[in-house]
Parts: sequence; C-alpha cells; structure tokens
Amino acid sequence: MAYQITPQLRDKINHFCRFPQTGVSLRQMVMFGQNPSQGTLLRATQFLADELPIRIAHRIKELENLPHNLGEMPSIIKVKNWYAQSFEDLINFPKAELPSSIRDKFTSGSIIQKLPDNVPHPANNPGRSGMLKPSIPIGRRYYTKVDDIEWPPEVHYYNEKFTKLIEDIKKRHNPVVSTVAQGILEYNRHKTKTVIETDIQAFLDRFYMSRIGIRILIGQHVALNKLPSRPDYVGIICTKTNIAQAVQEAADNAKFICEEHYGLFRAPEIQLHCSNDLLFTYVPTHLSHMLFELLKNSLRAVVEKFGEADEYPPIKVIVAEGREDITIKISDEGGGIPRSNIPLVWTYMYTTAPAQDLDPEFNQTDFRAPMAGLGYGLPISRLYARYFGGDLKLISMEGYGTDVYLHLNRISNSDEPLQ
Ligand SMILES: Nc1ncnc2c1ncn2[C@@H]1O[C@H](COP(=O)(O)OP(=O)(O)OP(=O)(O)O)[C@@H](O)[C@H]1O
Repeated sequence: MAYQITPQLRDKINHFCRFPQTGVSLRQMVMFGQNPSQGTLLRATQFLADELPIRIAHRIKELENLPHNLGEMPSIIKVKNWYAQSFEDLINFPKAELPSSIRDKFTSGSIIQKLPDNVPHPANNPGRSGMLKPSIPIGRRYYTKVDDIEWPPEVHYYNEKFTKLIEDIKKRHNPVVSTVAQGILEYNRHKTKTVIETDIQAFLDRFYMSRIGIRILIGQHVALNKLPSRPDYVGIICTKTNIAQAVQEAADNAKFICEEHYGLFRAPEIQLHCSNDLLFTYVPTHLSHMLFELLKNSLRAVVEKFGEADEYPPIKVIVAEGREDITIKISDEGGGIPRSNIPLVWTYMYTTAPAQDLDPEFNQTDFRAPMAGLGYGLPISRLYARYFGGDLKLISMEGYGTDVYLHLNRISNSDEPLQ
C-alpha cells in the first residue's frame, strides 16, 4: 500500500516547521570535526537529530504547497513520501540514555546558549580566555567539543545506530533529483510551453539547495563516524584540496566521456594554467562535480561546432588566486550561446541535447547524465558553488565561444543559504 501521512505525523510535521533551519558553514564543520571524541560525535548526533527533521519538515510543507498543480504529479508525491518516511524515522529515533556519571560530563560546559550580539563570547575574549573550551557557534547555540575521556560503549553504539539511520535516509533519497525531474516532465505534458515558470524554477533552486545541505550534513557525519581518519581530511572536507589536480582529473573524465560519446580518437585539448601547489579547504566531490559538468559543456560545444576534426581549438582553464575567492575560468571556442538564450541556460530542463529517458528507479549516488541531456548541469553546479558562498557566471560571445567563471569562496565561513 502506498505510504500515507497519518494525522499524528502531520501534527509533528507542522510542529517542526515552526522552527527555523540552522545553517552550518564549512569552517564550523572543519572546527567541529577535527579528531572528534565519541562525546563530540554524540553532540553532533544530537544536533542532527534536532536539525534534520526541521529541514525535512520544511521540504514536506513546500512539496505540498507547490504552485500550479505540480504537487499532484505522481513523481512529486513519491518524493514527498520519501521525505515523510525519513522524517518519521528521525523523530522515532530514541533519545540517548547515558549513565548519570557520563551525563554530567557531557552536559557540563557544553551547549551554551548564545550570548547577546553586543557581548563577546567568553571563548573569543582574550581577557577571559581559558575559562571555557573553544566553542563553535552554530545557529543560536555554541557547540563545544567534548573531551576525549573514556566513553562507555553505549555512546559508541548510539552514535553507530544513528549513523546507520541517516545513511539509510541518504540512500532512500538518492533518486530524488531524477524523480523530481520526472515530476516536471509529467507536469509539462499538460502544458503547451515547456519553459519552466519562474515560481517553479525558484522552488527547484530552493529544494535542490536544501538537498545539498542535508546530504552534506549526513555525508560529513557518516564520514566522521565511519571512515578512518585521513591526512588533510575532516570527514568529507579536504583542508588541502589541490585545484590543479581536481581540474586535471575532471578534464580526463570529461574527455573520456566525450571520446566515447562522439566516437573520437582524441577529444579537444584542455589546457590548464594553475599553480600546482594551490591548496584550499573544500569538499572535493563538489568541486569535481562542477568542473566535470562545465568541461563537458565546453567539450560538447567545441566538438559540435567543428565536427569530427584532427585538431580543435583548445579549452583553456585559468585559475586565479585572490584573497577572497579562487576563480576558475573555463574558456572555449565552441560558438557561444545566443544572447536571448542566456537566461534559459540557468533553468532546469533547458538543454539543446536530444531528449533523454529518465530512470528514477536507477539507484545512483548523485544524478549525472552521460554527455548532456537534462539541462541540469549548469543550474545544479551553480547551487553547489553558492552553497559554500561562491558563484557561477557565464559570458558568451555568440559565433565565437563561452567563458564560465567558477568563484569559490576561500574564507569558507559563510552560512549555508537556507530558505
Ligand atoms: N560552453 C558552452 N557552450 C555552448 N553552449 C553551452 C555551453 N554550456 C552550456 N551550454 C548550453 O546550455 C545548455 C544547458 O547546459 P546544462 O549544462 O545545464 O545542461 P546539458 O549539458 O544540456 O545537460 P546535463 O543535464 O547533462 O548537464 C546546453 O544544452 C547548451 O545548449
């Protein structure tokens, strides 16, 4: 039988919707996740056990109040039910029952309510330093790392169970992007024009941005709990992400796909101008995703403009290191985009590639089409860039080529853009 939201669950969803979502910055994640003790992990568990149902409840509400009749499409209902099931799993997860000796250690000097804005936090006040352990402000609270004392096996077991729960939730939501895309196709069948309306575009931006945030929080928590510690990594965040290496890997992958797709002996060359030792803190999987999508677009444009050729004008990747941003410019001579189409390239489902079949049941880790096909590459890459305070811009010279600018914020302390 299809999943149903019971009236009791509905009340809980309404209740959690009343709380604002709490953003976490890349820097906070790095500070909190360095060499975490089981106690610190338990604190992270508690944060997520509070925060994830809030974020998910907001999404359920939004899926139920979609503009036009998008919310009635079978694929959208399917996605809403996944969110409702995950919400239910999370709120039914039992609270930690700690032995009293441990409970005292866990709570003493731990979560401190945020001080008024005009009062410096004691941990950041040099005159009073040492009074409190350094703590990380997240939302309205300060999260203090917990000492590495001998934590009883119950704490480890509890963290492990919660990790398993959210890992399963992440897996359940793997096909969300392609299923929502399917929902949009179902909706478009009822219309004569297929360009996405502004309100639906805004919903998709919010929805996918929120999904990135939820998956980062889960991915980070799972990595901290399960992965052996790796040098230069805090969970899924690499504190020494090597840009040149990331571009090179994305270029190799994109060229390989391009050669396969067009049956070419050799894809256009991708020239890289970047210092080999440029390192910064980032989530490497996000960076690879964006670079791969952008390079694929450039390769496709060049190959489609020049056809099967012995030589193509190279694609140039220039990396600039600023104080605030690291900017990656990708320039191609693939003929550019007509000016009137520029706003469309940021809309979901806009593509000039032949239509692709969607298979929402296909259990993929993250949505990715082979060479081109759904028109998700640019808008989703822009969300990834914006998620950590960066941006993605595109400038085209029709008849010549396209430049895309990928700005990555290196200060990394901007909060997640949550709505
Ligand atoms: N460098 C480029 N040069 C010319 N046209 C481009 C370039 N990048 C993007 N475009 C145009 O913008 C459209 C949308 O790009 P987008 O990356 O969002 O989707 P896609 O590549 O068509 O499909 P996918 O979902 O697989 O990424 C492309 O179909 C293409 O027409």
